[in-house]
Amino acid sequence: MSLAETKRKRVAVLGGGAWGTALAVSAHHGGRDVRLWARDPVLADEINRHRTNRRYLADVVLPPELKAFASLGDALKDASLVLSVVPAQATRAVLAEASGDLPAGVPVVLCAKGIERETGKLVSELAAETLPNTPLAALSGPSFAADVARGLPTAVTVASADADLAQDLAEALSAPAFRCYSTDDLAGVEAGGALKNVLAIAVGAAAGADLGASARAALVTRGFVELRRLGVALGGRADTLMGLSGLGDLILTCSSEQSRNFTYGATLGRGGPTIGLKLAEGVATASIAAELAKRHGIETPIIDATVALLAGESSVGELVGSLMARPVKPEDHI
Ligand SMILES: NC(=O)C1=CN([C@@H]2O[C@H](COP(=O)(O)OP(=O)(O)OC[C@H]3O[C@@H](n4cnc5c(N)ncnc54)[C@H](OP(=O)(O)O)[C@@H]3O)[C@@H](O)[C@H]2O)C=CC1
Ligand SMILES: O=C(CO)COP(=O)(O)O
Repeated sequence: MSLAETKRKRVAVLGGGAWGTALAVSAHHGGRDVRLWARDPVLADEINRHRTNRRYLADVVLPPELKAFASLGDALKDASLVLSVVPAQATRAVLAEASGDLPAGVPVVLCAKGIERETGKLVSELAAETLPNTPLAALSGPSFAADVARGLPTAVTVASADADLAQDLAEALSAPAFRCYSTDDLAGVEAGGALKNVLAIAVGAAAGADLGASARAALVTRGFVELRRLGVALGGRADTLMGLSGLGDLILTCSSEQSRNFTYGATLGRGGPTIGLKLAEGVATASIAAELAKRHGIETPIIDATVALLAGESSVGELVGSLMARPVKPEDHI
């Protein structure tokens, strides 16, 4: 048994949604003893009795060893590693609630992809305020929950300002079909994951409005320039944003209807109602991303257009018209 295996045996996964459940399954396949927290006792009970999470991850049979708990204290008992997998906007409250039961010194890996709407903080920044003495990391990259839960090969990045901790956690969370890389660029990994969701809404809207494959490629490419510029302004490194949690996740999310952000955009692009659609983190992140870009003096026309679309201020046609009418200029990539 490797050091990482012995050190990080008991994993608590906070969040019984699609991604929490998928990561719990993967950690189980990686040899961990996993406890999953789902705040709804009905869901926790269903997972334990029927070995399925019909609400969030239908069609996946969960391993019998995977136990769900509706009590945070029970889920966190004896944990040597914690994954926080609730939506970005809920993370502060959940970590505050968990703080009393969190064993001292146990690292928390933040798995949400977003920026806190009220504060403009990355998830690790808000977590550092809530859990000032807890070692923090983030996990992000191109990874659909359904793929990971089915054991399809997937690669992600685990980031922590402490490079040794990032490597330790990457080893602990890797599983036969789940390859984790490590980096010390926490801000870069988080910014990449958060911003790709906003751009996926834009690309989805273009697809929904039948603007064609050429428009889609242009939006992904120019959208990536915005992601990289803003990601660097938020403290990330440009090379990190070229990696799995940046370009890699942008490619995935902008090319598949499996993505909830893409689907949200496509629905808007078709002029359909968005009420009742699944969680699309880019909806909450879009306006604060545009605001942060403004504060840093960075031009983000595609993110700004996405904000206008989400606010119902402009149609896809009008936004494309204004993007196309921007002044002709050299193709800057930096
Ligand atoms: N799904 C995916 O493929 C991937 C998702 N992610 C990221 O993971 C994060 C979670 O996404 P995902 O699991 O898919 O989302 P889901 O919508 O599938 O599940 C969200 C989960 O969070 C819980 N939750 C929501 N609000 C709160 C709250 N205020 N307090 C406590 N629990 C809450 C929900 O509980 P309840 O049912 O009780 O409301 C539910 O268990 C997002 O940031 C997403 O971007 C990252 C990579 C892949
Ligand atoms: O983050 C994801 C894939 O890496 C999941 O994307 P959606 O949240 O758009 O479904």
